[in-house]
Amino acid sequence: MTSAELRLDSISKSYGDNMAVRSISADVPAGKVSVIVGPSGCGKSTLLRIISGLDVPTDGAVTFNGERVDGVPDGLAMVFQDYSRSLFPWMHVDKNIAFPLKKLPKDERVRRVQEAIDAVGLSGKEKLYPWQMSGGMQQRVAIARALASHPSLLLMDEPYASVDAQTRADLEDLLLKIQAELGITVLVVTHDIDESVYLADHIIVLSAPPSVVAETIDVDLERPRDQITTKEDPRFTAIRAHVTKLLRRTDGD
Ligand SMILES: Nc1ncnc2c1ncn2[C@@H]1O[C@H](COP(=O)(O)OP(=O)(O)OP(=O)(O)O)[C@@H](O)[C@H]1O
Repeated sequence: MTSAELRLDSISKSYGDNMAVRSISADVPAGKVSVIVGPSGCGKSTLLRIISGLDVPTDGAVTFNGERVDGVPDGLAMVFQDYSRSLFPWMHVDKNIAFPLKKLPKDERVRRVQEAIDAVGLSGKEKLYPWQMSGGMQQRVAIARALASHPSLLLMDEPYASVDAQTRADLEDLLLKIQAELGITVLVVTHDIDESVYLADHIIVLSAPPSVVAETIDVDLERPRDQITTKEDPRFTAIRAHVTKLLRRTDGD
């Protein structure tokens, strides 16, 4: 898998009189984990829809590997918060993962499905239905499906908001492990400040709407990260406090 660079250039988006985001410029560097964090309603999902070519900006442009995005670009995969709506309940795990790969020859399809299942730690679960699995396992299936398409950019919209705290920590570590192994570019949207600092190489903090980039923060914590030692690191707590203050300020508190 290759990685891709993404660039947002002065993106604005209005819905009628409601300006959701205003002149957002940001770089999402290749082979890194970038995280967008911001208060509720600040336009995080709107931005992801624009990046993925599912919506168009009112102003500005998105470029993906130097090419302007004007439809769903090749090489992009997306994982949503609500795994129960993104998986097909009547298909086994392996069929769910294979679904977007229909155009590939069967051998290649089987190989990619197995590789993705192994990457997310679901070997042996191929013939389960999603509804026979826990929420965390279902989200692993959704991640495997995204990986099986060999994306150069993985977009994740609040991917762990629907699972319990321990599963969330496990899935955060799974994402970091996969990203380190494959070197893909990852862009995660979250409203969870701890998660943003833990995952990110850099954080794009958005303000309240009409949202602008309040600050971009480089996170220079070593990898591999660890749920205990990384979160005890004074640099982690300092960045977390800084992001918290920025979000309070942008909330008007
Ligand atoms: N399709 C749409 N039509 C009209 N307004 C919309 C549409 N999508 C989003 N909006 C508006 O744009 C603003 C940003 O919404 P968006 O869902 O992108 O924010 P968000 O940061 O992802 O929110 P949350 O964290 O609560 O999920 C909100 O005011 C929302 O009402």
